[in-house]
Amino acid sequence: MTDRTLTPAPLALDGVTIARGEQRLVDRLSLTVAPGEIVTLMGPSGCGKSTLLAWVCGTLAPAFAATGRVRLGDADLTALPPEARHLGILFQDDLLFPHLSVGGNIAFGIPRAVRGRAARRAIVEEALESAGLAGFADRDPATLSGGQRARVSLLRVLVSGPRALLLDEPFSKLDATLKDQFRETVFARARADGLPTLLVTHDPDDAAAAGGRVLTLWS
Ligand SMILES: Nc1ncnc2c1ncn2[C@@H]1O[C@H](COP(=O)(O)OP(=O)(O)OP(=O)(O)O)[C@@H](O)[C@H]1O
Repeated sequence: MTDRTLTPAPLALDGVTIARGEQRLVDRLSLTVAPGEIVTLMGPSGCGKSTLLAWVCGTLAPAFAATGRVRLGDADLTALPPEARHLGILFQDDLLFPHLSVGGNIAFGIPRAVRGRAARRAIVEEALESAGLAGFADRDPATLSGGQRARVSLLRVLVSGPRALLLDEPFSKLDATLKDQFRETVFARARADGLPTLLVTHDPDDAAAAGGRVLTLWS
């Protein structure tokens, strides 16, 4: 699913400052996340964690001003529109489209360059199989459990061929068992595919499971 012809590359933030008026939410942050590394971002509510991820994605709200650069390997993403950055993003809510089938939701993530119904269908089937959801393509997402919905949202991201993952509390609404399973699934994919990953969370268990560096932002 992730394009294995591309060499995994580090995600580098370089001298990032994000301000809203006089208030600096992020002040000259530099950080390099290696391929397959999961760096956890923590800090009190409102300190700017989601805002930092939005800046990395290229979706920072106009209320903010930002300086600094973001790079993936040799590629400077800073001036690119969000869709040209090839970043995979998961949020607290799974955000599945209710009017599309499970397969339709996953196919939505497949790049337009992949042509033909059969080719797109094969990618969807392979993705579903890899996540223990074989045979789910024609299901209505409303009929899925929370854990199944979470996996479908992950698959939609993975079929897009992301070069890095940005995770904004994607585990926080799942109950304990599902949370452990889904977290392991996401982390295993990040490591196996060599995706540099930034995880925003309030849960120290997430940070422990990520097992890497923890960066704390203060308000
Ligand atoms: N679109 C926006 N326009 C103006 N201000 C915003 C916008 N989005 C967020 N903010 C403000 O920016 C600050 C940082 O918000 P952000 O959501 O990044 O915090 P956070 O650390 O992710 O918080 P939480 O842990 O509660 O999700 C907050 O004061 C918030 O109210």
